[in-house]
Amino acid sequence: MAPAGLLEHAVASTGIVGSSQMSFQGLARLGARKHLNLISLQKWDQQLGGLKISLHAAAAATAPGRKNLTLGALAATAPAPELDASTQDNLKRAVARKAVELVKSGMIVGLGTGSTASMAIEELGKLISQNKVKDVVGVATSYQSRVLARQFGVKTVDLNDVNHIDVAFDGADEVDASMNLIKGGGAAHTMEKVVDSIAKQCVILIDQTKVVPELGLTFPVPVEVLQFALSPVLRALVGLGGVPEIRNALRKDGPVITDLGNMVVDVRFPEGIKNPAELENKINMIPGVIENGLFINIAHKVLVATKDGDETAIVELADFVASLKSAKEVST
Ligand SMILES: O=C[C@H](O)[C@H](O)[C@H](O)COP(=O)(O)O
Repeated sequence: MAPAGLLEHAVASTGIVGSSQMSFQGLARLGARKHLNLISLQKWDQQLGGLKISLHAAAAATAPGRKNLTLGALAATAPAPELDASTQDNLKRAVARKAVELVKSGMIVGLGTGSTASMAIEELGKLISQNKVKDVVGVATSYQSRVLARQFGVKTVDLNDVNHIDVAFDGADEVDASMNLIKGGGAAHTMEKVVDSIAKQCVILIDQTKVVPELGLTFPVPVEVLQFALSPVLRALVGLGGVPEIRNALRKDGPVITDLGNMVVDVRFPEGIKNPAELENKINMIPGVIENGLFINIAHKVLVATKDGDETAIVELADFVASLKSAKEVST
């Protein structure tokens, strides 16, 4: 990645601010140290053929990060759910432990991906090792969940070897009051969507920070894209009002390549997503898109781990939303 000073110099010297359109490279320069985080910019710009993205979109892409916006959005209905990392981990553990109580002997279990789903896999492994449930098999949604399943003693089978899934446990990045989700923070949303959507019961496990009044105000929609089709897909996503960013790896130079061998584009919708079902379909209609992270009408149950003072509780989403509304009414 170019050193910070060089990037700042590049932005200043291009005089790009004030023009109504800029190249993808210009956009990347502007946002590189903030949220766009595009590495190997010159390489991408060559490959993408100077994709044009509006300055409005660039400004939106550099909007404040998840935490502030989430808190800001939730403030309309509820007190701010500030949680430190260890509290959040405790909540994830608590909801994972509660969720696996739904597993009965003989069940086929969908194993989601991410930090919360990982805890559910571990808790399921404990139930199996304690003989509390027998003949349970898992269907993994990623390398991560398959490896964890092996580590914690949960036997896995291939999705094509089973004709149903009894219950799937998965995390989410954002959840609205109608149980619509944004997933894919770990780039596993394609396999997750297949598994979650066929589960007789898809149970989403979250802590209270994931509940939002409207999807997309803070978290981008992850889109898995065929490498071959990257440039036209990016243009089409801009056409849908999105601000796309190719996801880069953290401890590898270059882009994230999914378990299925594709790239991931995170698409911000700075005004939020008013009609998630329509957007999910529109994105998936773009040739070259494999799948996107909007999960609409897939979750059957959302369990929310909450913290109030020293009290931890696991509640269903509807009850959590109702408690937010009544807290708001009391405070006004
Ligand atoms: O691709 C990853 C998944 O969709 C995750 O389930 C999602 O990002 C939530 O992850 P976490 O439980 O780590 O917040």
